Parts: sequence; C-alpha cells; structure tokens
Amino acid sequence: MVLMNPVISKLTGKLVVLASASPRRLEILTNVGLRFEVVPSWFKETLDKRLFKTPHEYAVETAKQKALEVAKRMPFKHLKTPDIVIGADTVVVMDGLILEKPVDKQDAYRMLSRLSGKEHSVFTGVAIILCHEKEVIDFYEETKVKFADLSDDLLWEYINSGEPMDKAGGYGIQALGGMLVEYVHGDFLNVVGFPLNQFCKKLGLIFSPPGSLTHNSDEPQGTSDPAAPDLTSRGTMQMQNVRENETEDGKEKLSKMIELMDGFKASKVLFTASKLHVFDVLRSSKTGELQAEDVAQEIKASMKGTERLLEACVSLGLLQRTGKEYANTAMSRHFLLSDGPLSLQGYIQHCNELVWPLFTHLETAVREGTNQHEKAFGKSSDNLFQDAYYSRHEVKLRFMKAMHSIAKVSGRDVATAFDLSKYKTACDLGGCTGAMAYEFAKAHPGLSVTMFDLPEVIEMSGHFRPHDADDRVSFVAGDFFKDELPKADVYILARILHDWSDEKVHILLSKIAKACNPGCCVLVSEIFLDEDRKGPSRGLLQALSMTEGRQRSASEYSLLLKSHGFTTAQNQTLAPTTRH
Ligand SMILES: C[S@@+](CC[C@H](N)C(=O)[O-])C[C@H]1O[C@@H](n2cnc3c(N)ncnc32)[C@H](O)[C@@H]1O
Repeated sequence: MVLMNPVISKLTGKLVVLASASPRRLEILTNVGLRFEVVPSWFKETLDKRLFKTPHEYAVETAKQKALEVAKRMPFKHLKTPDIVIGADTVVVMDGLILEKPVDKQDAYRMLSRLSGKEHSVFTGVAIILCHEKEVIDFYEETKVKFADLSDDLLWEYINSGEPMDKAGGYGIQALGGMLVEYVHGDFLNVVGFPLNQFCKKLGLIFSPPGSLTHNSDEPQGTSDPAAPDLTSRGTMQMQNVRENETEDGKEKLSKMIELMDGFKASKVLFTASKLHVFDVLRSSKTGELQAEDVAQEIKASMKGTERLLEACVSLGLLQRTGKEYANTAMSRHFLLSDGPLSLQGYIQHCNELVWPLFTHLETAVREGTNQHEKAFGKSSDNLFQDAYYSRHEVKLRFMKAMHSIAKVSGRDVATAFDLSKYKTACDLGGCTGAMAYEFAKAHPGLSVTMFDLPEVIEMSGHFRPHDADDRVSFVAGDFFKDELPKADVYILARILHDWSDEKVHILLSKIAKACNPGCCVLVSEIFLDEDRKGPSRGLLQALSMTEGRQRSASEYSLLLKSHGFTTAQNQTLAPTTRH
C-alpha cells in the first residue's frame, strides 16, 4: 500500500526524471508513489574535491551537475523537456576524508577498516531542477553512523560478498552492511542514498507557496501538511534566497562578474609567463616537459612563485601538467613561443609594457578625457608615434614587434578577403614592418606592393625581413599627412584610420584620392563597431587608451570614404572601397 503524500501528489501529471542509476534511490522514490522516469546522468564524478570547503558542498555540486546534465540533454536526445529533474550524490566522510565507491577489494578493506569502531558522517547532496522555471533548488542531509569494532574475518567476508563495490564508503546499510552498524543518528534513508523526508519538505516549499499552505483548499482544513512545520518566515526567506542565487541565469551572471573581476589577473599571468620566457623554456627542454623547480632555475625565479605561476597557467589553459611535469598546450605552442610563425609575443609585451600602465590610469583618463601617457611614462604624447612609440629605440622596436605579430596572424585573412586579381600595384600605408605587404604579395602573384611608413620605421624594417622575402615588395619612407604618396591601384589601410581624428582622416583620404590610379581601391582593415556602438568590446576597450583617434562603425568609415569619391563595393568586416 502506498501512503499518498500530498506533496508527492502535486507532481501527478508532471514529467519527473531521476538522474541516477542507483536502484536504492529508485526504490525509495517508487515506494512513496512518485511516478518518474530514470535517465542516468552522464556527468562524471570528477569534481576536484580540494576546491570545496566542506564535503557536503562537494556532494551538492555533484548532484547539481548530474541533474543539469540530464536536464540539458533530454530536450535534444529524448526530444522532451522534463518538468523536474532530481539529482543526488552520497558520500561517506571520515575525519574530513571523502570516501567514495571502492575501486577494488583492497580499497574496500582500507575504507571499512578505517570506519571500524568509529563514527562517520554520510552526506547526500540533492538537486531539484525546475526545468521550465530554470531554477535549481539544492540541499543536503547529514546522518551520523557508528560502526562496531569489526574483525578482519568479518570485513573480508563482507567484502567477498561483493556488496561494497558500488557503494559510497564501501557498505550498504539496507542489506548485509546493516550488520556492521552500531547506531544511526539522523535520517536512515539518507544513508541508503536519498533523504526522503527533507526532499518532501522542499517539494512542499516549492509547490505550496506560503500563502496557500496555511489554508490549503485542496485539503480539508486542519489536515497536517508535512511541509507546514518548516514554513517559518525564516524558512521561506531561505527558500527565496536559494531561488535567486541558484538559478542557471543567476549563476551565469555571477560567473560573468567573476570573470570580469579576475580578467586583469589572467592577463597579467599571461604577460608575466611570457616575459619570463616560460613557454620557450618548456619548449627547449629535451622532452618538452619540466618540473616547477627546473623552470624556476631556468627563469631565475623563486620556487614558490614559479609554482604558483605555473599552476595559474594550467588553470588558464596555457600549460598542461601531468604529475609534476609541466608542458605547453597546443595553444601556447601556436601563439606563445617567441620564434613561432604566429607568435603573439611582440603584442603581449606591448600590452604589458605600454597598454597596462596606461590602463592603471584609466580613472584619471575618464575624469579628464585625455590619454595618460604623461602620467604613465612621464612624457606627453601630442603625436602618438613620434612622441610615444618612436622616441626611444627599444620602445620603437617593441612597438614594431607588436605590430609585426598582429600582422602575421591576421595578414593572410586581410590579404585574401577580396579578389584583387585585376590590380597590379598596391601601397600599404603605415605598413610598419612590411609583414602585411609580404602577405599581400604572397596571396596575389600579380601584385607589387609598396610599403610606406615614417623614415624611422623604414630604417628598422630590415630587422623583420623574412628569409624568403619577395622582391615585389619595396619600401618608401615618408609622412602620409605631408609627403606625396606612391601611385597604386590598391591602398591598404590596416589599423591606421582609428588612430586619427576625422579631420586627419580627411587629409589622408584626400591625398589617396589625388595619388591613386583611376578605378583604384582602398582596403580598410579595422575593428568595425556595431552601428549602435554596443560592441564589439575589443574595439570599445581599445578606445579607452586612445589619443586623438576614435573607433568607428562601418557606416562611419563609409561616409568618410564617400566624401572622397570612394563607393563601398562590399559591406564586409573588411570593406574595400573603389574610386571611379
Ligand atoms: C597601428 S600601426 C599599424 C601597422 C600596420 N598597418 C598593421 O596593420 O600592422 C600604425 C602605423 O602607421 C604608421 N604611421 C603613423 N603615422 C604615420 C605617418 N604620418 N606617416 C606614415 N606612417 C605613419 C606607424 O609608424 C605605424 O607603423
């Protein structure tokens, strides 16, 4: 006979899913008349226990992840969305150590002999997902269990029965394992695997809101409701808190906030590991792997600091660790080795040495509406390039390396974005090291490319000349605001226009319009802001440290170009405009 719990009856007609393969949980819930489907979770119980302050937090999180996995999978794999998914995870805790299912008989023996003659705790974490409301309600129950003093003979007999193997802590209290137990304090079913009593109370809170509980029209007045004793105002408040904080949406927002708060730390870890050549050091070792102390020695840093840095790098996906050995990940091999073809080291160092100090003065920059070069570097920068980037040799080299690394990773895409086969000559205005010009030459066999930049840049461009340099690329020194521009069919403006005011952009475009061959085209490569200026954030963040320049949308660039007779040929992220 089934005693119909009024709370359980509220679930009639709902699709309830138990995200657990445990026959014991299935039995407990079936016995109280709950109708449900069993969809075992595919979530692997691999959460790092060290990340949890208490064992019950670990059990609750595991339960939640099990249930969420099923709730997310069902609409796609089973083509139905459940109303409720229930997840549970039971752990046995002895002296702060979480004992899960034994992996073999020896493991079972170790667990059971540890429990012998002592009291331990059994925690079950439970998560109830309300799929339509997108809410997660979770809780845990603790029960204390004391084992009798167990002889080895008894232990081995029990182990050889096979019962311990699929059970947390290596025993099942509902069967033979019951013989091992001296006493139980708390919910017995919690030890079996599901805290039924508290589960029903929670369902009561969910499905019978406070107002309706004091006077439940479905029930004769005076009928005691198992949920009622818990409905003190404190209980209700706690429930509301749980709902607000534990929804998927709330969690997403919180993790976004945390990501934003920690973003600067992650950047600085990348900058520091790069500056200390951690990625190069690991690559140069014979096996591609090193222990923290070897890395510390190589980079001449403290063991403690190095270890922390390496661990942080692992957490960010920059390194991987097997046992004590650290190695580069595919991503760091791709972008973080100094001599890699797509190395971003130049740009990373620029960010660390130049952009980072500017951003430490962001508050003043916002208050004053000015660039903070003087505050950060003790020198004003009326002309960004001459005063800030090119005033000292090493700063110029660093800036050029930064431009070079970005041009290397983006150059091919820019060069191949449009069909330029009908053009014979191109001029890369402000082409810096020539990296982009070489990409254009490589992509277009019929194209000769002139790289045009300030004299102080051209004099150093030899440092960056590729060993297989194409002789269709030539270099011309000059100031594009003052000097005559080389004649060409295609003008490349890659990351140039954003640095300048509309006034200066007009000067440059009018010079291009004057110099260009008939039917020429201008290829603009920039971060185009969305028309409503709500993104992309990469462009809007960059704007915060700009001097006289500004970020623009595609239509703003189009307008500027149109006023010099160029018509937008295509509306793409990269916009070539032609002049007829
Ligand atoms: C932001 S960098 C872009 C470099 C390159 N186009 C790229 O996409 O990697 C700007 C370039 O414009 C050059 N530049 C700045 N002012 C210039 C001027 N008045 N005349 C010529 N080149 C200039 C700088 O030297 C620098 O190489």
